[in-house]
Amino acid sequence: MAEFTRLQNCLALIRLRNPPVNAISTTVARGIKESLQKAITDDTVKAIVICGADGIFCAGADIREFKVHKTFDIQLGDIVDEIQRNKKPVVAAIQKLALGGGLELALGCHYRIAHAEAQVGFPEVTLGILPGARGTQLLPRLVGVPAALDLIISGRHISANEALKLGIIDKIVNSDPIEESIKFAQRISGQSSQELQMTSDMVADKSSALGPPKGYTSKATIEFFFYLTVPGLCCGM
Ligand SMILES: CCCCCCCC/C=C\C/C=C/C(=O)SCCNC(=O)CCNC(=O)[C@H](O)C(C)(C)COP(=O)(O)OP(=O)(O)OC[C@H]1O[C@@H](n2cnc3c(N)ncnc32)[C@H](O)[C@@H]1OP(=O)(O)O
Repeated sequence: MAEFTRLQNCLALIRLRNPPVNAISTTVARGIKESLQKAITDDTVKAIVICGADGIFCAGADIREFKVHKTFDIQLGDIVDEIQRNKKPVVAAIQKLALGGGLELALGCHYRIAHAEAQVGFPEVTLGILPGARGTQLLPRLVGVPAALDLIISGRHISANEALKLGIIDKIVNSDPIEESIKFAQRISGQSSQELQMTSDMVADKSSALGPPKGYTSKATIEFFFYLTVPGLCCGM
């Protein structure tokens, strides 16, 4: 599930809860979507923080559900789009892990604050899939194409420090990233929504040279990844 809490000072907190690693199941995805709707439509909410329960952000899609369903009636990519379309700033508070769909959710947010011990990564390649919830668009827009390809193709987890250097996260803290994100969200929610909107529009314009922010990867990219990841296709076997 995802818990919605209305905090003091015009903030909303959305907390993913699905032990042991807060993986995104259909229930969690629905919970995030509903919580976002509440936060977006509540005029008294000025900024939103997304975090995970029990000291961990999110280890990606709930792989237990992959075994049960082939298709899903809710798409994480739509949730990421909703976060980006909305005019209120959204901060991801990353404890321990942000992997796969968890990292895509964080990349959809406007700011990412992580604990120094946290790790992030796209392990999809190890499952023979792609980061299909905007990760292939959002990551290169932040770190450039070569670094994004390296992370997506290798599937490796990187430290918060490396992620900060690359530009994936905005700030590292040694204290509780949820508390830090709340303080930060409080600070920026004091700015006028017009200023925030102008800033995010300018950033979107600047990075549009890397292609459209939304939508899926090109057919050529998908074929390239499958060539690398599907046994028997590589080396023409
Ligand atoms: C499928 C539902 C669809 C809903 C709607 C759409 C959402 C999906 C959106 C987009 C697609 C996204 C795709 C992805 O995210 S693919 C990536 C998925 N994630 C992973 O592959 C991570 C796999 N896990 C790991 O690498 C490691 O387990 C770890 C680094 C998270 C933790 O390692 P470690 O500390 O060594 O502990 P364990 O390996 O022993 O794991 C602990 C415990 O946690 C369970 N677990 C780990 N990952 C997941 C997971 N992704 N889903 C469910 N459960 C997970 C693991 O099984 C252990 O459980 P236990 O044996 O019961 O203790």
